[in-house]
Amino acid sequence: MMTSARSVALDTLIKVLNQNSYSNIALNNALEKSKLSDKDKALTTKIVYGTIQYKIFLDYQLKPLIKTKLKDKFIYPLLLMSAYQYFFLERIPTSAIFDEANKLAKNYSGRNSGSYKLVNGILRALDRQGELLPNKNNTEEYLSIKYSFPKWLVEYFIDLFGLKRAKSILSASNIPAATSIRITDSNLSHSDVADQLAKEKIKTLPSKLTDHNLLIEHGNVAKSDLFKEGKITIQDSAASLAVDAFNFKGNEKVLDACSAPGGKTVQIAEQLTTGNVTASDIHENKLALVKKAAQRLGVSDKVKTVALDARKAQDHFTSGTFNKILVDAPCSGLGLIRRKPEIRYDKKLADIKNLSKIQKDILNHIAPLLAPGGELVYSTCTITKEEDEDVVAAFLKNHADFELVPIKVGNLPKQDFVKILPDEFNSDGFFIAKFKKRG
Ligand SMILES: C[S@@+](CC[C@H](N)C(=O)[O-])C[C@H]1O[C@@H](n2cnc3c(N)ncnc32)[C@H](O)[C@@H]1O
Repeated sequence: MMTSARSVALDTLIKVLNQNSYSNIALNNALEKSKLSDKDKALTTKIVYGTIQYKIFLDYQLKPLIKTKLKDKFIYPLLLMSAYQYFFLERIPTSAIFDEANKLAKNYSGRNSGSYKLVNGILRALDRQGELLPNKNNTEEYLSIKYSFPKWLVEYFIDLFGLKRAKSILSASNIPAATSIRITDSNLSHSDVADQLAKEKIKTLPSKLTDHNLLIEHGNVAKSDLFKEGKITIQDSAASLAVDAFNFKGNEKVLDACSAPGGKTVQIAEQLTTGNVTASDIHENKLALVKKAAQRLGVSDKVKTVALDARKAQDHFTSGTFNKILVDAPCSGLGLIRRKPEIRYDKKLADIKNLSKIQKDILNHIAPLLAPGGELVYSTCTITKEEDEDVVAAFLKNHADFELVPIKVGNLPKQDFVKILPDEFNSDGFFIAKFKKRG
């Protein structure tokens, strides 16, 4: 069978939707194996992520049209991705979308199978039906379908942020994230980097949040000279603020207690002269990524790695060992939906409550390892109260020897803690709080 952008997209979606593979891993594997042009790879990526992102919306459109059991396993993923293109990729003519779907159906089922006719019939009916949405008065249901978020999450956002802000967050979470880079070489200015990348036909925009990040508008930055030389790295602008919250002297002993894949470990190491950073993570296999990041950016001599459950850190280190500790905690990741669309389907309210408990446990066990006068930064890439503000409140309640220290980072005003929602700065949603241990 001829490989095309859409056949690779369909193969990937079959793996993700029918076999529960992770979309980024399944897609990367499929793209690597394919011989598609960069343009076709971009189309495949758009179709795969777009179909997953809008699955609740697309299910709603297809439901009234499917009246028989779909026997062939490829049919539903094919209908979903065709419906995605029909509703969201306005530049592709409907006839082209349907022709391509018919070709794929023939290839996957054989010309004589009823599956081909079924796909053709359902797509024609979809064209006649047009877009369906629930009644607007049924607010949660309407927003759930329109933005393709589970209803409980819509309700949760409305409870937490109010209706207007919830809508804005839902909408922003569906806008694909531009790649963000951070300048790691302090001798390079924003415009130096923008100019050098422009020479390699990579277009950038300044980040509104920090002076050391740029957003990539166009081009593959991972292939640029600056990236290969380790002078820039890929890191979200909001995420980069967690390390900025520390006041480094350069000689500190630092613990990065949840470190993989190492984005913040290397950022810490860049700030150190005679100091060093111990990068730990519960998953030993992920520490290879931390080592690789440190090597690429030339800071390996300042980074030690150790596999460790942060809740057992006291078995490994004596009290007061570290001057600074970062807990970039495991979390529900609801600030990352722009980049990982399926997070919205994977998480349940029970997960949020469970993660909140893990986060509190990690902080409780880590706290004694900080030396008096030392700084502890707690961060998450989520926006739930249970994992952000509630964790901070619980920590302060249980640790009279710690105080919350206001943070002044990036282009933000000084504040008690930083909570960035995904609709503000073209960045991930992110939370940062800083504590000082009384000395
Ligand atoms: C948000 S990620 C960290 C991202 C990383 N700081 C960076 O900037 O690249 C959270 C990490 O915590 C790790 N983790 C989960 N539970 C942990 C635990 N109990 N102790 C230590 N690490 C844990 C996960 O394996 C994951 O790599």
